[in-house]
Amino acid sequence: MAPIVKVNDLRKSYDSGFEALKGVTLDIEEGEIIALLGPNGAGKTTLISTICGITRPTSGTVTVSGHDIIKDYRQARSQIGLVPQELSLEQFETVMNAVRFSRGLFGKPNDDALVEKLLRQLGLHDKKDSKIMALSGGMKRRVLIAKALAHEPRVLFLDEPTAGVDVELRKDMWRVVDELRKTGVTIILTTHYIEEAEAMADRIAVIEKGQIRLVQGKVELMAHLGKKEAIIHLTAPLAEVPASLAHYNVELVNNGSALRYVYDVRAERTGITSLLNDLQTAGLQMSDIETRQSSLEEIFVGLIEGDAA
Ligand SMILES: Nc1ncnc2c1ncn2[C@@H]1O[C@H](COP(=O)(O)OP(=O)(O)OP(=O)(O)O)[C@@H](O)[C@H]1O
Repeated sequence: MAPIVKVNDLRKSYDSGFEALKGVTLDIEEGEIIALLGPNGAGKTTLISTICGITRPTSGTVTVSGHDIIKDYRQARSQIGLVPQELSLEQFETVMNAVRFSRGLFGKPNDDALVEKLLRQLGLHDKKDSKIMALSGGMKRRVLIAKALAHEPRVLFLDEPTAGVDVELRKDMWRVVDELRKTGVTIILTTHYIEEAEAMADRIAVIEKGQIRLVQGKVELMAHLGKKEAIIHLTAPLAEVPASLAHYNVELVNNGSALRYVYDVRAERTGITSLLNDLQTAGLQMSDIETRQSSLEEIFVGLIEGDAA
C-alpha cells in the first residue's frame, strides 16, 4: 500500500535565512502512529506546518493521500486534522457546536450522529452541551481533537499534545490516543518526551537540527535507549579493573574510586546482582551505589553518534 503521507527532500528556509528543514524525507503508512521526537528548535513544528500546507516549503514535495499539498491544497488539506499546541477555543460555545462548526469549515454537511459518535469516542459525550469554559484542561484538549477530527480526516497531527500539562493529564492524553488508534486514523505527533513517544507511537523519527537522524520501530529504538548506569563507589581506589570483572561492561571512574557499569534496563537480567557478587568475591568493598537513567540529551547524542558511526 502506498504511504498516506510522503515527504520528499523537504527544505524550509525562513526569511531570516535560517534553514529549519534541511532535506527531510519520510514516508508515513496508513494507520500508524508516528512520533517526531526532538529537542526544542529541532524543526518539528516547521515540519508539521509544512506538511499541513500552512508553511510553504522552500523546496521539496509533500503528498497526502496522493494529493500534493501545494498544487492540490484543498484535497490534501481535507485529509488532515491538526491539533495545534495552544488551546484556542471559543469559550462561550458548547462542545457540540464547536465541533459542528469545525466540520462546516471544510464544507461538510452537518452530521450530528457523526459528531456525537466522535464525542463518545473521546469521552466527551456527557459534556456535549457544556460551555467550553466550564471544562477542565484535559477536556478542552479533547475538544481540540474532536474539532480536528470533525471533517473525518485520515491523518491527525498532534503538535506537542502534552506540552506544559501535569502527569495525570499526560496519561489521559496517552489513553485518548490509544482509543483513536482503534479508529484507524493515522497519527503524527511531536514531542520531546521519550516516555511519551514510547507510550503512544509505533514508530519514532528522531529529528535534530532540521534533519531526520533516525526512523525506527519503537520496540527496537527503546531497546537502544533503555540504558542505565550504576556508579559503584569503592572503599579503596583501584589502579585497574580486576581481571575477574573484565567480562562486565565496567570502567573505572573518579580516579579509580568508583566503577561505572552500563546496563540495559529492559533486559531480563541486568547483571547487577552477579556483578555485586563477583565484586565481593574479588575482595572489593563498596561504600555506596547510585544508579541513573541516561537523560534525553545523552540519548539523543548517543543515537546520533551511533547513527553516524
Ligand atoms: N517564522 C520563523 N522565522 C524564523 N525562524 C523560525 C520561524 N519559526 C521557527 N523558526 C526557527 O526554526 C527552528 C525550528 O523551529 P520549530 O518551531 O520548528 O522547532 P520545534 O522542534 O517545533 O521546537 P519546539 O519543540 O520548541 O516547539 C528554530 O530554531 C526556530 O527558532
